[in-house]
Amino acid sequence: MNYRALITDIEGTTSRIAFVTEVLFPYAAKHLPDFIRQRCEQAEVALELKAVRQKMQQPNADTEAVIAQLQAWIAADEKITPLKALQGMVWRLGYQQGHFTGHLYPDAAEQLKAWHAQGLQLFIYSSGSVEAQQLLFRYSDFGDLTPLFSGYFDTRVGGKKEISSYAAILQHLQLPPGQVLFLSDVVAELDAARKLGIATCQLIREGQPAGSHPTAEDFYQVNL
Ligand SMILES: CSCCC(=O)C(=O)COP(=O)(O)O
Ligand SMILES: [Mg+2]
Repeated sequence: MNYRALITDIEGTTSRIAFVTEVLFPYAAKHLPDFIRQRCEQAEVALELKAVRQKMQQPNADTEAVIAQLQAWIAADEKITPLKALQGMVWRLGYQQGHFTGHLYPDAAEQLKAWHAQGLQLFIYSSGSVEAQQLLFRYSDFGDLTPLFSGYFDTRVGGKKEISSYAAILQHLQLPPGQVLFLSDVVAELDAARKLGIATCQLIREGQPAGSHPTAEDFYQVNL
């Protein structure tokens, strides 16, 4: 095996894009307004609402204005950290109440287990909050897969198309870039990682155009 650590994206890589766009995002859009109205005084919610108001540059925006802003960000698929944190809190209730389970492609579940058993350290890097990532794998269709993972990264390290995000992740891993493999379906994310010397592989799950990275149609084809 050429690598000590593997970092994987979620949407379009371990999991079908439609699970995020047709299950998770609509669920958050439906439940976020009442969630915020009922819990805006709770510390974890209040902290994120404060960050939303900062991002809006409207420190005195009322709750309904904040909700409208969040709905606009959801509709535009904006990867804004406090939105992602709030979505994660809403999804927590959805998973706990059994409204959905965490979808993974079967090959992803199987290979993540096999790679972990072979001693590869596994990490997630997604725009979804760390909590959202952990929930997806804890309540996955294949049972609780969280014991497989050594760590999780979200937009708090930066955007997924920014080179500096991968530098921060490497700093955390304390590994040379050549010993790390990054899996994603999005060429711009792979480009950013490769600029630092991280090995890359593009998942072509739904026939999208390939870039200049090695490709795999599923996790069985990923070359370690
Ligand atoms: C953790 S599942 C929700 C994923 C999400 O919110 C999202 O925006 C997708 O981001 P990704 O970086 O996995 O493409
Ligand atoms: Mg993706």
